[in-house]
Amino acid sequence: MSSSTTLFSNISSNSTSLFSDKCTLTVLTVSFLLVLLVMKETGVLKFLQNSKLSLPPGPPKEPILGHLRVMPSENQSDVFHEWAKVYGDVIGLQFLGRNIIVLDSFQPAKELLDNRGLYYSCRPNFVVYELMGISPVLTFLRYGTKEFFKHRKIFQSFFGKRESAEYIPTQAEYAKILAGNLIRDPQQYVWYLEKFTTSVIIRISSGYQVIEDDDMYIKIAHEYSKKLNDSGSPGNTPVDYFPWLRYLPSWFPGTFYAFHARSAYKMMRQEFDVPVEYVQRQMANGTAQPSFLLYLLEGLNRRLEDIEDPLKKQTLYREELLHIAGAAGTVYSAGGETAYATLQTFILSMTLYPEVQRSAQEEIDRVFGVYDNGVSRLPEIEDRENLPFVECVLQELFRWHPAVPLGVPHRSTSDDVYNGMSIPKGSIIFSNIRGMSLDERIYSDPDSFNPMRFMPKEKGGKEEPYFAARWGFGRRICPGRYLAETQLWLAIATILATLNIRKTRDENGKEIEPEVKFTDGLVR
Ligand code: HEM
Repeated sequence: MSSSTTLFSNISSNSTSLFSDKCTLTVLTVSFLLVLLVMKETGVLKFLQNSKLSLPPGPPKEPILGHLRVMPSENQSDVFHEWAKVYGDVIGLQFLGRNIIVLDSFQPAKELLDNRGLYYSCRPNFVVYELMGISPVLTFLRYGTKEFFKHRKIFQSFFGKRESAEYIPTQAEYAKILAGNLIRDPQQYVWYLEKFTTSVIIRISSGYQVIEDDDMYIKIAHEYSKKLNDSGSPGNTPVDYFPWLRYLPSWFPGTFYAFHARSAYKMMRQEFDVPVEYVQRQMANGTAQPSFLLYLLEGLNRRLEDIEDPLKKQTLYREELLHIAGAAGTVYSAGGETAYATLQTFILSMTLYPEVQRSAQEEIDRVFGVYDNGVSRLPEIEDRENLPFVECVLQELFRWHPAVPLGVPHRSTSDDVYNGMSIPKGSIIFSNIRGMSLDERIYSDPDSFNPMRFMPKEKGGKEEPYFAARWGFGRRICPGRYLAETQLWLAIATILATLNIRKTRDENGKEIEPEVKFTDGLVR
């Protein structure tokens, strides 16, 4: 009896202690999980995890100033690429209290900006551009705002793949005019390339037809891009970092770009407002041609018809007109400059690589016969797939010297960890598109212009992949890419079919070697 009692009491006391231990454990586990959950929700957990991790490696920095004094003031994309060879393809820089992450190869850029796009799609402050009157434009709008989604939707519904195909006849018409101008006056080729790209984009966006060489819209577009190129590294000037600098007098250090921006304001606004006024006049006369602006202004008129209150009507009109002007201005500034830069690169590549030009022309001649021999016609967009080498020339243009070498900077909106490296919330992310184009793990001899690299092996090529970074990344990928590709293809196919591009000669008939030099700025 006693032994059984003892046994029972032992069992009972064991089970009680076991039960209470289990209970304590459960309470502890639940509390721990709750604390973790609260820490996760409030971001404390990520902060603690990240604070143990270090930022991506980068060049040595100084106390307080960080990397300020080593930041390159020119050729940033090339300097970053050289650094990547030493520190790896994710580089961390710090200055003026900011973290800057440079992504120098495709894989991390795709992982962060595309796969984790929810947290990497914002933009830094572009205070200088705002002071210049460049607002509201999709390129610089913050991700997640009502305005962002509104502008992005407008672009996607007007410049999607199917919609862009509708502009092909206009692009083809202007490509022929371009070839004619180049044949007539080859010395002025830079001017005619600019005229071509501006004419196409202004026609699509406002229905306006550029005819004369001294056209007002071309002058506006030209001045606009000049002022933009002189306005410092995008989102990266002291005024962008410390917006209060804009209120200080111009002699105060760091205020230079605020002063520059204010003095450019009136001129810059013309790029946005003049085409809107033109289309409004045409609408009033009943002569407006189909265009991006007509589509937006008609949509606004329909919305206004439903509003009775004159004050509400007036407010909506003012607000929406600003957005319409901003969206149309984005089309000229984002679409004209980039295509113009790419075509200049095309001319340069053809002078430096005459054998590439010959191969492309032989392909065209094989398909169409020799132009001007009565047996030929000019290439049309339907011929694109029958001209694989011309296609490779276009794709190599996107890779060899990308028009937007550092992309448009993104900004992260959450603390993150990538490959054991901390990427703090608020980091400015540069996708070094130029650096990616030089990746020797993907492209053999990347400095040389070699369209054959993309051709199939059985045709003597290397089957290297097309340059995937050319349009940027994720939720900010270029919405004008379909429009741009057809325009550029038509221009280069028409030029190759009708002209021979070669180096100019000096008075002794000796070829002058062109200088390979690109401008700095958002677009080179
Ligand atoms: C050769 C021609 C072009 C090139 C190389 C190019 C390249 C790019 C690149 C690299 C970006 C940055 C994407 C990112 O942030 O990751 C971009 C953005 C953009 N592009 Fe293009 N682009 C071209 C033509 C065009 C055209 C024709 C249009 C307009 C019709 C256009 C409109 C835009 C806009 C609005 C953005 C900003 C998108 C956003 O922030 O959400 N682009 N482009």
